[in-house]
Amino acid sequence: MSAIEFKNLSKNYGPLLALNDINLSIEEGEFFGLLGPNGAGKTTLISILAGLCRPSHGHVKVMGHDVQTDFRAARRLLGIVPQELVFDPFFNVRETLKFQSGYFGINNNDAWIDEIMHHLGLTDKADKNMRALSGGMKRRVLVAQALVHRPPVIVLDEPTAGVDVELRQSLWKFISRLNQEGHTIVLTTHYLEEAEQLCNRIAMLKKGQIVALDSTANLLKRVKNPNAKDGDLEDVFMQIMQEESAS
Ligand SMILES: Nc1ncnc2c1ncn2[C@@H]1O[C@H](COP(=O)(O)OP(=O)(O)OP(=O)(O)O)[C@@H](O)[C@H]1O
Repeated sequence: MSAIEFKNLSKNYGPLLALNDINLSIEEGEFFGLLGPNGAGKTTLISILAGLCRPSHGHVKVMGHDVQTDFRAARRLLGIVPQELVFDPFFNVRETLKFQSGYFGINNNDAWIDEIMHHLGLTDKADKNMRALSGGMKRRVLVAQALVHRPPVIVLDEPTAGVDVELRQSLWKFISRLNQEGHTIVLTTHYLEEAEQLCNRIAMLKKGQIVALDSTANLLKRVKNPNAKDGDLEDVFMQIMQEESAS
């Protein structure tokens, strides 16, 4: 069974075709990268996966559960770290995480909440009010929130945008550990060196279509520019995006 399956998925926003017949299966245990320039459709794809936005055509399944017709089961299997920082400013960090656990019907989650906070460097911020946290700290809480119900599939939409080196390193260490333990990870990022290091397979999106889908190792072999550094994903990305513009 695939962890995530997108089948004939399209999304229109009025006349704009933001996703154009996406077919993609992400297998259990993969560390999968979803790359593309601004406006390619990455967030739209994740919003449909999260049940926040309805597809115009097609369907999406999470571990076999349709995100529309079987929403509760699908949502429970997913941990989503959204791009935008949205919080209830009246809760502190621990309360935010307890509240999120309650949303999934989980009580007595303190040991796991403590462990997540420890790995994300949030322990000393546990009693701080959300509105008093810096942007980077808020992003750590977003990651923690996505993990409270121990979802087997974790989707991170640009989790390292605007965060410092220390968090990046601790975040990737923790996420890689979760991947080694069997969690499926899907990552969107504009930091291509992160995708290169972490992802075993990558899809590149442009104008709502998948223009490349391969293992990271195979993608790195595609570089044609003789002046490019050997095996640099940024060069491969630029090359694929230009080929698509030319065609
Ligand atoms: N709610 C909306 N209404 C109308 N158009 C939208 C809406 N959301 C996204 N779009 C458009 O759909 C296209 C895809 O946007 P999306 O946010 O999915 O891209 P993205 O790949 O996530 O981009 P970025 O890297 O900038 O986050 C863009 O042209 C965007 O302007």
